[in-house]
Amino acid sequence: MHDDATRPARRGDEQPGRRLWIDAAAGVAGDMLLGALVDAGASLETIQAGVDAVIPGAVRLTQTEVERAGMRATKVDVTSLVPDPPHRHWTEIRRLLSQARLPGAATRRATAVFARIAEAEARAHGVDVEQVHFHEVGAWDSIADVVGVCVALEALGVHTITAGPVALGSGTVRAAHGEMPVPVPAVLELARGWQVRAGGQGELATPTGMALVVALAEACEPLPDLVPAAVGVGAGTRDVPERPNVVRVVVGTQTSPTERVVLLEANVDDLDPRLWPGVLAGLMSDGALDAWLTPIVMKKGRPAHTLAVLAAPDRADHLMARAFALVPTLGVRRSTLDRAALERTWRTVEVDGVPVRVKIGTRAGAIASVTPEFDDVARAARDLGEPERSVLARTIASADAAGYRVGRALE
Ligand SMILES: O=C([S-])c1cc(C(=O)S)c[n+]([C@@H]2O[C@H](COP(=O)(O)O)[C@@H](O)[C@H]2O)c1
Ligand code: NI
Repeated sequence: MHDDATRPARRGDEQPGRRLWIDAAAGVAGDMLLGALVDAGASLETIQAGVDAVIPGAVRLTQTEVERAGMRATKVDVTSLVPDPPHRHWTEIRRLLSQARLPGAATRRATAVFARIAEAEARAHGVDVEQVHFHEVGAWDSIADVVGVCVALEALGVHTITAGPVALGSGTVRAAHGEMPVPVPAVLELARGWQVRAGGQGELATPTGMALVVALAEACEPLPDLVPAAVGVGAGTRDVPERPNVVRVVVGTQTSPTERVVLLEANVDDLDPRLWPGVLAGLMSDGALDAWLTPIVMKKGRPAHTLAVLAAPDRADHLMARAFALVPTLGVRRSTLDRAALERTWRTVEVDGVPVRVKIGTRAGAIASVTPEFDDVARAARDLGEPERSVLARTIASADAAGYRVGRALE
């Protein structure tokens, strides 16, 4: 059960940093995203130092300004300085990353990207993930792209990442595996659960580019509300006249400190009503941030309920599966929302010597709400032999006397 009193700090509880939104509507590759982040202001020198920490002396990064279908963009090129083996094991890349000292979240993020590629490769080729070896995806330039992007995110102070739908392309491509259909198998595996755009000429999304998007971005969404601070345009290798072959990024600050949450909803008219309390309790114990019912009237005048479940993005898939298991529904709607949440802390006050916890919500250090924990109030009422109503009022008075009052600073 998720107990707010003991809940660990989540990402949304921290001070908001800068947000990054990735526009991959024309496709995405590792070097394109790296170019876009350099164009947005990340220093190539800092990125080179990060890459050197993982693969010392293996590559040199250079940046040039280019045009793609009339649009200015930054192209980052990775030149290998030493020979590359024909393939490299995922376990070796994991070791290289774990031994390097990269800033902030860069090691965690880069490892997550390669872990996603490894899972996709394992599924595409039907091998165990620990046995996966990469061909082009494990080459120096892909390692440089992934590490470079993750170091650039640190340099830009990026905290939260989201991205739009990804264009995949069509046709065929020749790689170490031979001639493959586009989207290539690894890209399609990586694209599971992400919104994609079919069509377009050639290979518009590569495995490295797709993995960077799905592993680093919390959600697929249109450009979110933010105050843009920097915009970056990163060029792909080809220049085709009808479509700028670029990835764009927008770096900005959020207008209010919010966290990303997923809302799952289903209309249900045929569940035995005695089962609903168990359904809500089951979803909460499986990690829902909240779960509730709204009475509705459905088609044909049928009384029914909308089941709503609020979930952290990384729990949403699991909770959707639980919702399908717990209620007889043919579909669950899913949407992504921004939630502004007060910072929460707990204090204990006493009512006639009986402890009662009080949940205190603060905004910018000032108390914005003071709420007695009702389970504690009910227990204290039983212990004291008093009505809950009076214990509730006395708890609020005790909290007030202790200085827990709306508008005051929390000490
Ligand atoms: O390197 C590997 S294992 C690899 C797997 C696949 C599959 O879809 S399976 C595809 N490719 C092709 O290699 C090039 C380079 O990809 P980057 O992500 O490194 O830019 C690209 O054409 C892929 O389709 C490689
Ligand atoms: Ni492959």
